[in-house]
Amino acid sequence: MLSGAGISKRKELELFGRERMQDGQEERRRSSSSSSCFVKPSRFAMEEPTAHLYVANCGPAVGIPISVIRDAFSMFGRVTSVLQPAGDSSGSRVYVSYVNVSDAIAARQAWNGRPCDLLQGRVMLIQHAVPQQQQPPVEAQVPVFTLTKDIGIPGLSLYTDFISPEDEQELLTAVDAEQWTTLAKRRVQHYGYEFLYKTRNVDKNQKLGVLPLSVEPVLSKVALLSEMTHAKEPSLPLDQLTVNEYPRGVGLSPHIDTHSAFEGSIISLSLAGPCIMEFRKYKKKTVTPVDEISHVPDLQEMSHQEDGVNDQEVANLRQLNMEMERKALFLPQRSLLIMSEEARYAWHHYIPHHKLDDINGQIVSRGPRRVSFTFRKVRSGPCTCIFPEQCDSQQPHLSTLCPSNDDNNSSESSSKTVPSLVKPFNSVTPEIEKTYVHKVYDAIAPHFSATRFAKWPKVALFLNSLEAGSVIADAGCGNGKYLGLNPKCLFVGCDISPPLVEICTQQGHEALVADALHLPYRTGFCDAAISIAVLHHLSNEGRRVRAIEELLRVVHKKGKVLITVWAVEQEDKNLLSKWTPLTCKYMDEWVDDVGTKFKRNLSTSSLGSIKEGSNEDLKELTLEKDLVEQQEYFVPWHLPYHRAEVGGASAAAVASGLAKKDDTKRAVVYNRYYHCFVQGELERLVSGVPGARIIDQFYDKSNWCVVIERL
Ligand SMILES: O=C(O)CCC(=O)C(=O)O
Ligand SMILES: [Fe+2]
Ligand SMILES: [Zn+2]
Repeated sequence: MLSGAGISKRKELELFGRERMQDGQEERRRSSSSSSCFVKPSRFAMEEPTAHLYVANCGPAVGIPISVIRDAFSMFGRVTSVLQPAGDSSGSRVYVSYVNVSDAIAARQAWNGRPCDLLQGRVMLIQHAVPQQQQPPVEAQVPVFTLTKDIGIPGLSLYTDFISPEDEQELLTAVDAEQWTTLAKRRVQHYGYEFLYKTRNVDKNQKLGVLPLSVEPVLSKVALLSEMTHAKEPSLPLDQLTVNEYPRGVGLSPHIDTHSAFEGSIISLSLAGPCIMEFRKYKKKTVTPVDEISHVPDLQEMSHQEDGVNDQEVANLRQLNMEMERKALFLPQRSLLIMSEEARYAWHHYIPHHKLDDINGQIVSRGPRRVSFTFRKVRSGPCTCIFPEQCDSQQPHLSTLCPSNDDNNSSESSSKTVPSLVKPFNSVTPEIEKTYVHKVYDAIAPHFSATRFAKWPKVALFLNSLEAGSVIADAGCGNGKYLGLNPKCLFVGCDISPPLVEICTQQGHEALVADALHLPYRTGFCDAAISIAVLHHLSNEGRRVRAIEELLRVVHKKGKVLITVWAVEQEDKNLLSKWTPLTCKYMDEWVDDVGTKFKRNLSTSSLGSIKEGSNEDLKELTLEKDLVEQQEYFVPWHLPYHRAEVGGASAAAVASGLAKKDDTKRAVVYNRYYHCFVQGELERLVSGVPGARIIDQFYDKSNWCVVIERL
């Protein structure tokens, strides 16, 4: 569009760019309390002063009638018109025209970026502009909100076309002019308060400043919407904004925004591209009667055989089938999502890490980028919601847990230059470990033990290097093959699997059932400790670090610890192709790939769907091998039928879907969860643990290994 001043479009854009920068700088100078303040320029902004002002964050939509605006601006001189811009769906911008340029300059100098007492204390962005043509009457421009119906989650609403493409472009231009913080997979910006990924909260004493003026039109529209819908929420004013930039294929792990951190609704505006957002509600687990469980006649009998697997255990196995209600919603570009009440407090929201989305059967490739603006209100007191199970105010221990699986977490909060920040330790064993490590080893223990006798020379070397009389802890001792290896030392073993510990004790070893994250030894009790092939079974970094901390805790000063883990860099490359790659580290994501294991009530919203058990991620992996380095795997364990008959746990395992029968191999196939380490990863984790000094590190037989000394 040509400007009224007769400059070419190109020239106008150039001016626009300069004007924006100048105003941005001016804004920053003025607002010392604000960490950053991007401004929203008018397309008609002029570098040279004119008699016309573009005034953002002011207008009928924010409760200021045109007549009041006219009166207020009249204090600087005669106002000829107050008009609303064409195509402004927000209703929160006006053009004020004076007779004299000097009056416009005075008004701008007085009120740009400052609270204006005559207009309810609003802070406006004011720029000189080209003259405007008369626009349709104000009433015609009151925004129309298009609500998507039938999402089926109480408190969840989606408004499509919430802002215009022009407004979208301006917001994107504004954020792109600001500094991004790079997380592991996406980039973020925080305004108002910084969102701290480690605690999933904000520091209320560290206010960065007010939200940028450029988002005022969005905020105004949200306020108007909330008024029109008589919403109890959102609690206004919204004072925290996180801008997330997701490249293609990147999503967000399931989480509920911390109750104690934010009150009222969570509001998210999708820009630059659409995405699928999935909502998940975990249902209380119910015990299924045993007789409904088994459908495998030839294995069915075994649940009552000699190893004491009883009905209750079978039922427990069944209980692992987490019941989860899922609904998928397609968030179009420029839509506004409002999560209130149950949707906000009780449902997890999740963006799958996919490059392709299945929208009602149609495979849609995601665009190169999605940028979301998530607005929240920082909470002042404790949360008193009616969802205590998810409420960290009402169950304070929840606040110490990281979300089960969140890449939104502190490992991401580190920029690339601070690699040692990790997720907080999660004291609750994730389901993926319970199901795909503990249960599996329990079920395969005798067979596993029978095949695990070869002692690894490097471990033997380490154990034999220790002084006679040393007390050595073997944390995750398995069948106890290293216990007693150095006869001059005293070995104490522990393992999470009772059947494996039983095998150790039957052989006269000292062994206990314990968890690698809570070793059953006094601090400084041991002279040395080993952790052989254990850490790769822990499903997040916080837990892996915690296990290292525990190993160091139990050895005294100068005590040594040997840790070995499976490497991604396997010597036998063919092996990798026999494993099932998990596209995400955590259960909530990988269940998509093995959907049959977890019977869930999946429902489809009017706009989007996810097919149960669809192998989207796997498909994508085949299509797009360059996605990310694959570190999460299911590694199969083939338990021969004749072995599976011993004990009987396999009957229940097959019945519950934990294991599968493979008649061609005449084996029951279990999957074990592995996080394979990349080169340098183990060292990185160790070096983040205080009091640890790496004295040796090496790669051997497809394992990464370190020897650490406690300082
Ligand atoms: O990208 C989005 O729309 C959601 C972001 C989100 O859930 C969050 O930052 O907590
Ligand atoms: Fe969120
Ligand atoms: Zn709550």
